[in-house]
Amino acid sequence: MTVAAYKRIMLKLSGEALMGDDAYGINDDVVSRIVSEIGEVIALGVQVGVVIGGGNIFRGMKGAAAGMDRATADYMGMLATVMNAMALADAVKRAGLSARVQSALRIEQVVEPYIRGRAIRHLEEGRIVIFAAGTGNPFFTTDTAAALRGSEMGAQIVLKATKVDGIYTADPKKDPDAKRFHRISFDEAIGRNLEVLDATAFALCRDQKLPINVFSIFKPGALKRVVMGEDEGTLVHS
Ligand SMILES: Nc1ncnc2c1ncn2[C@@H]1O[C@H](COP(=O)(O)OP(=O)(O)OP(=O)(O)O)[C@@H](O)[C@H]1O
Ligand SMILES: O=c1ccn([C@@H]2O[C@H](COP(=O)(O)O)[C@@H](O)[C@H]2O)c(=O)[nH]1
Repeated sequence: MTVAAYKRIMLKLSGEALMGDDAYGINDDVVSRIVSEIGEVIALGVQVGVVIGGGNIFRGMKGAAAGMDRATADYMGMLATVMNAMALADAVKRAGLSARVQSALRIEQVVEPYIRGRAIRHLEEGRIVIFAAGTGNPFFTTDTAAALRGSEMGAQIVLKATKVDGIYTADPKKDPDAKRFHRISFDEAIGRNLEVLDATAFALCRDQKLPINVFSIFKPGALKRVVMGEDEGTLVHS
């Protein structure tokens, strides 16, 4: 029997990656593929929480740079993540799996509010819990929401599925000579000011001794390999 390395994971999905090759929004093929990969780890008996980003629709920093009030722009960013969460939950249900969306902002006609005990119960029942609206607070990101919900849910690892295949010495999109780490400590990642995750998320995971694995959302099978404890992406450890 195949045994996963983790019983409960918190998966952070890049919002921007949901666009695929489109200029904006959510690409159905990309979402379906991600859902089928999540289905493979659910089939291993792994409990899966998901925090989804909003970069494919709106980012607060971008709104602020264009002159908007930063907090207002951040609330818009959080609402963008609710739309992504709903699209993902819909795709999960179409694939015959079970999902619940819980939002950190109250929007009860649309999705459940975030209630920790209820979220844990959903996970125990084998439902995928999709945590929407980030932390519910402006000036944060969905990376920090993944660290926070991962800690609250008692997840054994935070998995960041993103546009690059790991953590590099510098942003590989800007520096072709950047080298990928197989493993890196929290202290080194924070000390080097690596921008692949925000510093708040790194610090919270370090304090909670919650490891992080960063891997490519575009690489088929990568999620399962990480869940099986295989060498994939970059592991951030205490
Ligand atoms: N040292 C680094 N190693 C790897 N990636 C880096 C590094 N520094 C910056 N990056 C950039 O960080 C990006 C991932 O973080 P980003 O916040 O942009 O995306 P995300 O959190 O996956 O998506 P979203 O915010 O849309 O949910 C990568 O695409 C990469 O270009
Ligand atoms: O806790 C949070 C999480 C997110 N935001 C805002 O949402 C957007 C989209 O999230 P990404 O992590 O960038 O994908 C983000 O830019 C913030 O504006 C937030 O305010 N609080």
